[in-house]
Amino acid sequence: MTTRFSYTLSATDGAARTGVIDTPRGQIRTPAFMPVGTAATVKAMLPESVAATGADILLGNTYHLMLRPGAERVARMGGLHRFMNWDRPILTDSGGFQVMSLAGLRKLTEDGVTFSSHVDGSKHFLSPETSMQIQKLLGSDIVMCFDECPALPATDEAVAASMRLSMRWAQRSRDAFGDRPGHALFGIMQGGVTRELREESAQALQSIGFDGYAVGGLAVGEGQEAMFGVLDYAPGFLPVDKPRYLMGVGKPDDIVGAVQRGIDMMDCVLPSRSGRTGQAWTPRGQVNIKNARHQDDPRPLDEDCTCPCCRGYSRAYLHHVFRAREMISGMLLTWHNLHYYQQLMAGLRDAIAAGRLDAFVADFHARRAEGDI
Ligand SMILES: CNc1nc2cc3nc(NC)[nH]c3cc2c(=O)[nH]1
Ligand SMILES: [Zn+2]
Repeated sequence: MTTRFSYTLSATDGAARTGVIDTPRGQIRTPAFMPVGTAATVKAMLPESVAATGADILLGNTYHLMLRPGAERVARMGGLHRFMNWDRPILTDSGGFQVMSLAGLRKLTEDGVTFSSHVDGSKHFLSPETSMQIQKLLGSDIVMCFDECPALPATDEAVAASMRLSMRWAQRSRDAFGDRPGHALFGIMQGGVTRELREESAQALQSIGFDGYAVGGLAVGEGQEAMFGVLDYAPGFLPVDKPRYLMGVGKPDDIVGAVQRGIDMMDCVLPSRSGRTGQAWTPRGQVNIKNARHQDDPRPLDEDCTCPCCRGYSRAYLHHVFRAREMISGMLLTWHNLHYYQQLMAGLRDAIAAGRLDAFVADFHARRAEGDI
């Protein structure tokens, strides 16, 4: 067991990397996918089920937890790990992104963001300092800088100004974080889709110094082509010996493309959220279980899948319980989707370690039919 946070790069294949992040709460095998546990729960999953899918780390949302049940209450209950019965690593975001997308009535100044809760309308203030304090109360292992993710479309000037604000906030986050052995602080690169701004942001972050670096400001509607265009160069601006985290990504093919371009960590609500809306992800493409053509199909979602959903239930059953709005529907599809995502990550890690990523990616794309399967 280690008391420190450290990243060990074990193999590369082109720009792709595989390695291990060691933390006091256990190892994170990279490339890693982090299920999203927004309000101290990965929706429709028990923590032990999330662990059974192969997840080494999950994500918690500062915005949601500060509003309900409150970071102080979580701290009084022993911290987020104890509170939600997850003893492996947790990464918490810093709240800013969700303020912009969820809260009402916001005021953004150099100092921070004032907003009203979407839960009860109460007033709150987030800044680098308060975000660091909240994430410390939650007790997460990996803390994210407080940043601003500009909404698209945005002018180059607006993106530049926003990025430079985020860099000043990164310095304040670093100063407020202090010295917390065994805990990591990740910086977040901004700069939109402009190479020079991305490079400026990467240099600013490195001059401050972080335990890992996120690529922010993507997966905000720019589309896969534009996102990959940034990922063709942005990870290369970051240190080789630190983890790179792409925030909010994504669909399976987004993940494969991001890993090919040097990304080590990702998070996305897609596998869990789409599981609740009847959408299953498989190596051959997507199954929309509400489609009537599944109602007499005795086959599992995926014949080759070893998850409890595919081992125990037919598409006919899954169609029925989805239509009947039974809770087991979201449970089974979420479990399957998270299992599939972790299988994909394991396949990527093994392929990179064996120097056969190109063959893996070719097979990944060759097996996927278009549309509902
Ligand atoms: C916590 N800071 C922070 N979170 C983010 C979360 C995201 N989630 C997406 N797509 C779902 N894009 C994101 C960008 C950022 C970003 O630029 N900054
Ligand atoms: Zn399955």
